[in-house]
Amino acid sequence: MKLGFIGAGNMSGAILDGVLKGGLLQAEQLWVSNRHQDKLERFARLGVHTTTDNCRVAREADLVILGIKPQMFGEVLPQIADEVKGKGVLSISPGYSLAWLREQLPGCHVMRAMPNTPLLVGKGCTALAQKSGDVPEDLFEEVKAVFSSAGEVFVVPEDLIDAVIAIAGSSPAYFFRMADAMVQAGQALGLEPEQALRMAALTMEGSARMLLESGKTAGELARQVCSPGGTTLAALTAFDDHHFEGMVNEAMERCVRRSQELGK
Ligand SMILES: NC(=O)C1=CN([C@@H]2O[C@H](COP(=O)(O)OP(=O)(O)OC[C@H]3O[C@@H](n4cnc5c(N)ncnc54)[C@H](OP(=O)(O)O)[C@@H]3O)[C@@H](O)[C@H]2O)C=CC1
Ligand SMILES: O=C(O)[C@@H]1CCC=N1
Repeated sequence: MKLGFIGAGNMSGAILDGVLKGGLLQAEQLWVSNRHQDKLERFARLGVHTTTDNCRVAREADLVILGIKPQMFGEVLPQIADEVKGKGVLSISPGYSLAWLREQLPGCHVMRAMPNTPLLVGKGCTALAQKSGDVPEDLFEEVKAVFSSAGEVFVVPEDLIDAVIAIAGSSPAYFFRMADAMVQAGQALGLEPEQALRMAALTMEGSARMLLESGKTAGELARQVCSPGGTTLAALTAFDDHHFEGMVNEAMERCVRRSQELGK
């Protein structure tokens, strides 16, 4: 298989690194285009084919991943529409539906996925919208393999992709904000910033492992940390006073709304 990326940004880089590190494809099977040359340099150093011509990628690749922002779809899809006929095209963008993408790219096999940046460290979480009629099974399996090379893949009905963005696509930013706030507070309490960052990150990693491996719910695990009259309960009173669950719920609702707006 030859895999192409249009747009040499964060997500293309994360997916491509995963595919290379996971040994799924070799550099000579990969093509990347970007409108500005400078972004291509890091890819060229890996031995990947690079070009500023999106049509070249569309012509060379069997499967093309659209690694551009949703605002660029209107410009890029008409450019590549003829070249991708009969091939696979994967959108990783919020908003645009499979039905809309099929209208823009007639005769090609359109798919949708929602990955996240932890792909960069082989710990990605990617949702792939269920295969729709005209997509060959082997092509769909190839897309699954691309994302499985750097994490876990969930196949979901397309109408759940917005929910996935709220819980996995965008959520690395929620955790990074939480870590940043903890590091700042840790510093104010006298810890060295590097030490505070490492402590917060290790605790996040360990807590995530417990959630995945203990068989216990998040609520149960939180209760295990709380001693009666102790420090954790004192800390969590601030979560309650500031409506923590309400804030998270509202953040996820806003995320879904924005995805819906981007598709209009
Ligand atoms: N970042 C994330 O965590 C996630 C992002 N996504 C989705 O992935 C997609 C890419 O996002 P992300 O990687 O973050 O974005 P980036 O801004 O990092 O990358 C987009 C790239 O597209 C290039 N580009 C813009 N216009 C063109 C064009 N006309 N032709 C060729 N290249 C072009 C830009 O080049 P230049 O800078 O030179 O203009 C840039 O390198 C988006 O649809 C986003 O919604 C999905 C899940 C998670
Ligand atoms: O913020 C965004 O729109 C993209 C989609 C999911 C993560 N980043």
